[in-house]
Amino acid sequence: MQKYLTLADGTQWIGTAFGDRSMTGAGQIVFNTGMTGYQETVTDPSYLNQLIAFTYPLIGNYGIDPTVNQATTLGTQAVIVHELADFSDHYTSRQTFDNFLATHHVPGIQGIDTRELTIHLRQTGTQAAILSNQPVIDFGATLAQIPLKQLAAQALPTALPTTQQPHIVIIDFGEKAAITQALQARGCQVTVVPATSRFNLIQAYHPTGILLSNGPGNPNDYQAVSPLIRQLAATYPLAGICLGHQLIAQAFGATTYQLPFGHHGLNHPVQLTATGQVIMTSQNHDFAVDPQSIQHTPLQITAIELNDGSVEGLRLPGQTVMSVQFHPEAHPGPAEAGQFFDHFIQQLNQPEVLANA
Ligand SMILES: NC(=O)CC[C@H](N)C(=O)O
Repeated sequence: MQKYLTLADGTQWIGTAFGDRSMTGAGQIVFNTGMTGYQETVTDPSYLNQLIAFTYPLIGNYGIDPTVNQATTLGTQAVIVHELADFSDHYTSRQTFDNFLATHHVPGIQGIDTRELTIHLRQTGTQAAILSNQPVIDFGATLAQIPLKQLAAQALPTALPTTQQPHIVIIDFGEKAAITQALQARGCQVTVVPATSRFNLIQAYHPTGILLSNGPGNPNDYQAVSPLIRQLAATYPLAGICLGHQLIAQAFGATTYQLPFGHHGLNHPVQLTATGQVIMTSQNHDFAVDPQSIQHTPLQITAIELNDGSVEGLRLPGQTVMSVQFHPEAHPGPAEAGQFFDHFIQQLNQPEVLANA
């Protein structure tokens, strides 16, 4: 069955359907350069309403391991690959990628030169796209007909912490499971609360620290949460990852902008300004904090992306407020940026470090 990928600029690619063959998808098209990790990528809630094109030419070859999903529902609109592996082979695999996408009602297209598509997106910039079963005649009208997805609503947790471990409350804007797991692996108890939670509710969980999660969309759409973030920062050690980082920046007066094309990959070099150390990071974002705007805030830059010089980390001197644009939880990608969690947890336990920060 043929499938049609049409971009807002009128270019069209034709390929073969996989995943949910009858479904259509529409939204912003992004390219992901990861050579592995397709399962973590398509289950990452930050890809809500985006079409993901993988530049790595063979996708699906090690199947689906149910333990590595980053969320239980898939927000991605469509998956675009060059070649879908005909069979998958790995001892942890329980399902093919094709079948997994069909189960979650996500359409796919294969047989696309995704490297040519990526060069095109790099030259023309980020834009909307449609994956359809028929050629698109009227782009705007077809786009309007394809429904947007929503993240599954999170139930409020009822249990309170029962141990002496540090207790981190994660404010959930579309959290990846790997963030909870990274904190638990470092001896923390974790409670995840919806992003709509009020300060009093968060306080009732007696947090040792707060983490603002990753999440989809434009950070400007979340400005209503800025007062809560300032209140949290004044009361608790506060960390932010990706969208959480952008929201901390906004809460303290900085602004964000849309990148010409996003950072979606596993080998983005980032330099930490304090030590000069360069780490390889997993990234998934289309927006970034404007460095000029930071000059007029109390924030300091702690990390820089070495490919394009964009801001990758912030801190608030004198307080434990720290954030990163990249993904220290990895999944997918290299784990060396996990030192961000170590640093945050260390600061929870050493308030005297704070006084000198
Ligand atoms: N992974 C994320 O949290 C992404 C943040 C934001 N949606 C962006 O695209 O920049």
